[in-house]
Amino acid sequence: MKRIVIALGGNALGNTSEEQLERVRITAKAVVDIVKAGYEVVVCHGNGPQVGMINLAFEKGHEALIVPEMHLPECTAMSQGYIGYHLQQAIDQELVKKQIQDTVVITMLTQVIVDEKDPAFQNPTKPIGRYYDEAEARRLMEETGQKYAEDSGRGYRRVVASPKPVSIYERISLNTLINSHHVVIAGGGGGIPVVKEPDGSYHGVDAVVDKDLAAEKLAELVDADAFIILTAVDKVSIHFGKPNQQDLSQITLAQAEQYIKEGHFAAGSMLPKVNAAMKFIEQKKEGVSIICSLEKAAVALNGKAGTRIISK
Ligand SMILES: Nc1ncnc2c1ncn2[C@@H]1O[C@H](COP(=O)(O)OP(=O)(O)O)[C@@H](O)[C@H]1O
Ligand SMILES: NC(=O)OP(=O)(O)O
Repeated sequence: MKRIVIALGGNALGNTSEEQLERVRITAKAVVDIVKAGYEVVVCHGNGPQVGMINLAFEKGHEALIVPEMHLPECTAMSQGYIGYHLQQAIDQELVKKQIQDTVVITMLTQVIVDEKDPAFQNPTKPIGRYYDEAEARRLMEETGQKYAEDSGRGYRRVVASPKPVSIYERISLNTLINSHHVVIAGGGGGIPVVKEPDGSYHGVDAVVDKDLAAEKLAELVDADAFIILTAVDKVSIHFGKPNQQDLSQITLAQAEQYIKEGHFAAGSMLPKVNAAMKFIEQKKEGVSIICSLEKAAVALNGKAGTRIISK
């Protein structure tokens, strides 16, 4: 059986609990279509809006002296439960509807191991939470000492440290579950970032890991045959959003490097996806690495949609 890791972008989840319940039904269809196509599936979802929302809710509650402070690793852990619960139910319902038996969906609380010396800790770049206008962002920066930055032309968001994933603590358990044909939701929100102590134990650190990079790390660790990043656009483009936009069906690693140098992929949005898709192919040359829209996932696996990243 072939094995795939699916990275789910923000449009797979929506922003509120109600929106999320609505969106995960559509997401579940895409996931189960891939199960039906004969793949063992690992799903890795984002949490940018959700982890920011949870963190902000606790911050406001703490200011009002009604709840304790809640740090980012705990907020990511909560987001894994909140999103995993909705996704797990929706995928299960879709499996029942499509009469796929003996497949259990499970959400695995996942810790991603990062390097405490990662320079990303000194340079916050990961956007989380809601969008603000520039004036609001400036006021919040002064009032809270938090960092805010423009996010790919969509407004200002809080930015936090985003170290690179080095490994996944639960990698062996994860493989056991996939081997027994579970659909596993893992690495949610990029995983809960942890660092190793000298005594061999782990503790959480204040950061949010990029889910596309964490999903790629998962794909390596479960020896996936395919890695697919589902987002809001059908294909990766050059000259994105300009009159001469050109959608790409296939790019080699060398072409991707060149397009990155030419600045075609926005730093907070498409660039980490292209980097993750490239990294997968660099370590598994005969693997399949695709970026496409949620709706076209199954078709893209048949080579009829999306952008495929190939070694050469
Ligand atoms: N070169 C590009 N080609 C296609 N989309 C791009 C490009 N540069 C930026 N984008 C934008 O990046 C978005 C995907 O990033 P983002 O919304 O952050 O991802 P996610 O789906 O993980 O939330 C696309 O929907 C598109 O608006
Ligand atoms: N953790 C993470 O990368 O989330 P988003 O994809 O929602 O930004």
